Amino acid sequence: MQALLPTRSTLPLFDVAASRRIEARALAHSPDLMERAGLAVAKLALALRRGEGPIWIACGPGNNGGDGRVAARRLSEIGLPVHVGHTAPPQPSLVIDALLGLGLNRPPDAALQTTIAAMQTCGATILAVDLPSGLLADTGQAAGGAAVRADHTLALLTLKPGLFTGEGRGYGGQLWFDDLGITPDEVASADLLGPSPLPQRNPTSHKGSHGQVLIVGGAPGMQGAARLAARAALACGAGRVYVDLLGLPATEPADPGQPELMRGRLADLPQAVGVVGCGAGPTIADALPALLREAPKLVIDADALNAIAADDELQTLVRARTAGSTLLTPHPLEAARLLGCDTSAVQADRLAAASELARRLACTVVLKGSGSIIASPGERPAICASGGPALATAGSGDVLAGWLGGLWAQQPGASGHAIACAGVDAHGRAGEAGGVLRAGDLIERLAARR
Ligand SMILES: NC(=O)C1=CN([C@@H]2O[C@H](COP(=O)(O)OP(=O)(O)OC[C@H]3O[C@@H](n4cnc5c(N)ncnc54)[C@H](O)[C@@H]3O)[C@@H](O)[C@H]2O)[C@@H](O)CC1
Repeated sequence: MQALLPTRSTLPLFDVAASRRIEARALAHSPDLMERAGLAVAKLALALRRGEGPIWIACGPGNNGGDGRVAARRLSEIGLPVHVGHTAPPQPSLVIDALLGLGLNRPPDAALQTTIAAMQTCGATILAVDLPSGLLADTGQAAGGAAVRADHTLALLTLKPGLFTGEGRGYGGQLWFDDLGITPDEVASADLLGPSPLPQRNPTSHKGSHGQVLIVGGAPGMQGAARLAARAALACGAGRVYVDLLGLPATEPADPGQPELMRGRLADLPQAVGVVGCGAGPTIADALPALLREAPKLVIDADALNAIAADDELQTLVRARTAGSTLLTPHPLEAARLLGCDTSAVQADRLAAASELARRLACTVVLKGSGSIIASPGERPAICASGGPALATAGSGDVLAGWLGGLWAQQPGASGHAIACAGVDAHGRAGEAGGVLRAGDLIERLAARR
């Protein structure tokens, strides 16, 4: 058993169907899986229990409840007070939620919701077995809006995507994992991202060795967004960073507070990685056809995404680009506009939404939000487990776009998918802080890890 986050390497995630197949094959040669699962739960319960009161174990009708009953027996065997039932005992020292796991197939009914509410209000730490009851393992949504908000979740046998994206991080609490001694014999449904190595700098290199980035955006009144993206690309190590500030005379400095940045235009920088859309406003639609036809690599964000969503011809140009050369970074509302649906439909199944958008536009998609998804045609989707609420601040998306552009400039041979995985994870890890991070601080934290 191990605490899971932050991840030290990329880990495989298995959806319900794949987990079922792994479980069925494992049971053929290891019929004691439930014993192992219950023992793992009992061990973690021992470590988490606070006080002398009974450990309350709420068991459901299936094997998730079976795990709970094994844990109850194990804990009783060592003399601990245990209460198995759907109502709270006085002053429990821990709650074990073993109501529903992988087998959830409908929203919890009123009786179950009453038990969930009792768990939530009894004041003890909640340990969920495999999944918080009510949380859908594939999507990270609460079925019918009702699920246990656990303090800890011990995932068993496999890690499920729903623990890491959508609302999953909010329901799972601190995550633990026990593979029950089984090596999965299935292709993973998705990857949980681990850290990627940063581009190496050769001792004999010069600024020309580290590529060029061209930021296109920053309409009047919104230049800060383009400048944040530019500063992030510079901090990432791009050799030269240029800014095309829409509507600002070319004689004006790119960024008075960052003299390393230069003004530039697509026509003069045919090799630069384009980062397009940060604070761009609707006029970006005029610049997009040339950028989509000519820029060798593009990171497309914000207003550029909205322009593409509103224009079939721009969508055709996106699809016509070389495979692996285009990276879109929508938040859920932008993704919904591109897909022609509403935000709740995107959030209901983030993996599916990102994969569908990647398929439709033939490019890499970073669907931002808790548990960002990276999806590309022909690649296994990835979920970013790093990051947190400190990133929910103005400008953090501009910093991500710039950082991705900076990474790509230094690794021109990498696909959009590889750049997105590396950059999104680095951005998330740098954003793991208490309170709120200003976007400028986020750049400093990213640079410090460089
Ligand atoms: N089979 C085994 O040996 C193992 C089982 N494991 C455990 O088994 C779990 C999966 O077991 P199951 O497939 O039995 O599924 P669950 O125990 O999650 O639930 C299935 C049962 O709950 C009912 N149900 C579903 N949604 C409900 C709702 N909203 N309200 C009320 N009842 C509802 C179903 O009709 C079914 O009877 C995993 O999550 C894990 O905890 C793991 O420990 C691995 C080993």
